[in-house]
Amino acid sequence: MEVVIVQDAKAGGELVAQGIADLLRRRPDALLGVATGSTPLPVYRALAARVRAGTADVSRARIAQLDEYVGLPAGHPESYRSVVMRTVLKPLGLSPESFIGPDGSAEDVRAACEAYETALTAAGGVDLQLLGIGTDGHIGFNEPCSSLASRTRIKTLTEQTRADNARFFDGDIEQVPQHVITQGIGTILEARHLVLLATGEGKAEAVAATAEGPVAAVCPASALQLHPHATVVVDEAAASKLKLAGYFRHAYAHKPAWQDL
Ligand SMILES: N[C@@H]1[C@@H](O)[C@H](O)[C@@H](COP(=O)(O)O)O[C@@H]1O
Repeated sequence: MEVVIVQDAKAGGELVAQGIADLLRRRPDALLGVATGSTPLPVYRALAARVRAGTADVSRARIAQLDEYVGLPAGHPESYRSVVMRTVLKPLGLSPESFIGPDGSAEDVRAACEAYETALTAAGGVDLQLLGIGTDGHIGFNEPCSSLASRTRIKTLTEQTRADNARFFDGDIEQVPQHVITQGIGTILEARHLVLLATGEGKAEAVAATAEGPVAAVCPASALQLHPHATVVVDEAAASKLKLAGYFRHAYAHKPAWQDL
């Protein structure tokens, strides 16, 4: 696992956007796995700025969603599908045809999960999966003690996650669905490159457990240690509990020029 410590959220957004732009130069129709939440927004902004400046070409990129609330009516502004349309596809000028995601409004949730696994495989698998992290160490919506081998399935949110996400629902936890569909940890680990972005002091403990703790289902993000190409990009605040911060800085400062993100 490579841990890159950047100054702030904006610098993290620039770094990851550049990594995506470089990937798209090598593979123009790459399947990009995107995450929701506030953390990845600087990435999408920085990538859109590159598109406007003509330094990134996303025209053939394809977008895959990570997770979704169950039971919100189709088109609900806080459904993750709507959020991805609003924050990723629209600013990048991509059409809905370039998008795949689980159907959180399906009557048969189990069938929707299976259909999404099939769609991911049919699309050739995710080339780069961008991840945020929950304060409890969750990735996607894989809450603590999710199986490290799990596939796309329904999960029940912890009260902590519902409280964290209430800000998107008028601050009202009751409006935050109890259930979600999420790519499983086993599904996520199949992406060719994982990039986890974490910013702010509130994530410092989860980041330390992810990078320096044992691989344990109680911290789902620690599963990244099992992946041959995982990059964790953290700002100074999120890095504040890393014991090996000095080594991570040293390694990044001496990173060979030929090595990509
Ligand atoms: N399912 C999403 C995660 O994919 C995201 O990483 C997390 C953190 O969100 P934020 O980046 O807003 O802290 O929120 C939600 O739970």
